[in-house]
Amino acid sequence: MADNGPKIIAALDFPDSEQAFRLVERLSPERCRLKVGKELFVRGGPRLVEQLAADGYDVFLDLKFHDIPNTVARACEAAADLGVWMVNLHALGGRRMMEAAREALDKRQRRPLLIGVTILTSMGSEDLKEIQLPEDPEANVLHLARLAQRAGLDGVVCSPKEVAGLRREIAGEFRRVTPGIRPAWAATDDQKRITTPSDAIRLGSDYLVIGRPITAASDPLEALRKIEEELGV
Ligand SMILES: O=C(O)c1cc(=O)[nH]c(=O)n1[C@@H]1O[C@H](COP(=O)(O)O)[C@@H](O)[C@H]1O
Repeated sequence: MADNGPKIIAALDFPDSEQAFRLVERLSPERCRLKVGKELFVRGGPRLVEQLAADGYDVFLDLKFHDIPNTVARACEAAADLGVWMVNLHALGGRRMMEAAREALDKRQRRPLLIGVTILTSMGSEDLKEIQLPEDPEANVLHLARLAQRAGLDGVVCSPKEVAGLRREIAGEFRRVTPGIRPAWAATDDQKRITTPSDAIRLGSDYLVIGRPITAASDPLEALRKIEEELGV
C-alpha cells in the first residue's frame, strides 16, 4: 500500500540534533524517509521535526502515544501541526483511544498517516506470557491490527514476520510498517522478531524502519548503500 516514494525509513536514534543532522545532510528525501523517536525528540524538540519536514523529508514522528483518548487525540493534533507524514500510537491503548485520535485528525485539511503499534518487535512469546497476553505474537498482532482498522487507522507497525498473515486477513489500503529489520551482516541487538530487508519486502512490508544497522555502522552511508543494493533500489 506504500506510495511510490522510498520504502526505507531511517530511524534517527541519535542522542542529539547535531549527530542526526550530520547524517541527514548526506541523505536526500528521494532516498529515504526519516523517523524521529523518543530519544531524539526529547533532546531536539519539535523544531527539529519541523526543520526536517521543511527540508522536504517525510517525517515519521514515533512517540507511540498511549494514554486516555482525549490526551492522545490532542497529542496527535500537535504532531500534525509539525507537518509530519506519519504518527503512531499503541493499539493496546484500545479502540476508543484510536477512534479519538482518528476523529481529531479528520478535522484537518491535511493529516498525517495514523499508525498503530501492535506488539513491539523486541518482544517474544516469553515477554507476552509475562504480561498475560496470548503467547503467539502473530495472534496478538492480527487481533490488534483488526481493531486498529475498525477504529479507522491507516495501518500498523509490526514485525515483517507477521506481514504475510496481515495481508491475508486485512483487505484494503492498510499500511504495514516494519521495524525489526536486520541485514545478515548486522547485530540483532534487543530485537527479537526480525528479518532481512529483502525478506521483509518479499513478505509484503510497505515501509522498513531501520535504525542501528545504519546509525551504529562505522560508515552509515555505506551501510545504507548495502541495504539499497540488497533491495535493488
Ligand atoms: O514504532 C516503531 O518504530 C517501533 C516499533 C516496534 O515494534 N519496534 C521498533 O523497533 N520500533 C522502532 O524502530 C526502530 C528500530 O531500530 P533498530 O532496532 O535500531 O533498527 C527504533 O527506533 C524503535 O523505536
